[in-house]
Amino acid sequence: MAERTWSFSKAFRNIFSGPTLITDETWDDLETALITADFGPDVTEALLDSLRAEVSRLRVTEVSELRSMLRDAVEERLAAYDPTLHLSERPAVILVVGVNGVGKTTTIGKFANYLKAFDKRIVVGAADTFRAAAVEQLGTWAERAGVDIVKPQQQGQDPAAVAFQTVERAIAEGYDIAIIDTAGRLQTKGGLMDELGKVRRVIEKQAPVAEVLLVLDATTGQNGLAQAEAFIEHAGVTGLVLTKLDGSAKGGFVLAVQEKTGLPIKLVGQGEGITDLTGFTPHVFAQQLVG
Ligand SMILES: Nc1nc2c(ncn2[C@@H]2O[C@H](COP(=O)(O)OP(=O)(O)OP(=O)(O)O)[C@@H](O)[C@H]2O)c(=O)[nH]1
Repeated sequence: MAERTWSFSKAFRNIFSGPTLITDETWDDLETALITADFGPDVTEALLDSLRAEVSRLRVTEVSELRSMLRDAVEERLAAYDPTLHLSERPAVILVVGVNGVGKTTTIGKFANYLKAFDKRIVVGAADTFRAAAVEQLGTWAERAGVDIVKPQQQGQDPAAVAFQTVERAIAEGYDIAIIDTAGRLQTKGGLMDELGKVRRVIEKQAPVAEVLLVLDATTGQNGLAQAEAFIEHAGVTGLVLTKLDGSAKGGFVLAVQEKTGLPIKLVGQGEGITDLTGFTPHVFAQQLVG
């Protein structure tokens, strides 16, 4: 994968390419950069407090040293959550949930393609029957990724029935992984959560749910997180997927989101192409964020 740097790291580049000695201004600029990058007030304060303490304890004077201390601190905090995907069951059933437009369908296409590289046989289920276009879009992605798909038999079919049929087929035909797309929007939040609950219950009649991945659009940062609150409370989420990190000025959200939700980031999307999805590696991310 080509190396990517988020526009946010420019804020840091300015600080780190300025004067070489740490001054009051360095700390002010660092605070502004962290807030601008959407680390959020709590993480920003915690990072600044620990860096100040360490700088004074170790009598650090150079900005370049502060930079590597920041990189290490970010990496350490990112690494506090386990990004491992648990896909050892056969079939491993993955539910993909999230507000509409965040990139669920695109993520499923990329994820199916990514898993195929590990010689997995994959079937996807179009349980977002609320929008006809969503089924078609998933069909296009399944074709691109070269995986099979279970579609509703008619428009508006019960999403739980599609989920059931997907898992039934996965078991009958010996697939390794079933990935199920779900709706992002219903008239009411309660209705959506009831629907997801039902999808889950019918799946569990046949196989356990291995992962419930909540997709979040990184460009919406903390706002997007507020919109996804109901999923976190009611959908039994096991991991996060952050999409649209390419060109996002909100790279700090990567850290804030884990600490706010207590959930690990398991995948990140960095573009609209089929190969633009990767696992989450704290070391690489800290490097990309801080530079
Ligand atoms: N730049 C960029 N765009 C992305 C990424 N992931 C998804 N998108 C784009 O985001 C838009 C929405 O993606 P979808 O996959 O349709 O989102 P969804 O959550 O399935 O939406 P609904 O089906 O309406 O619920 C599309 O235009 C995608 O190309 C990403 O990582 N980077």
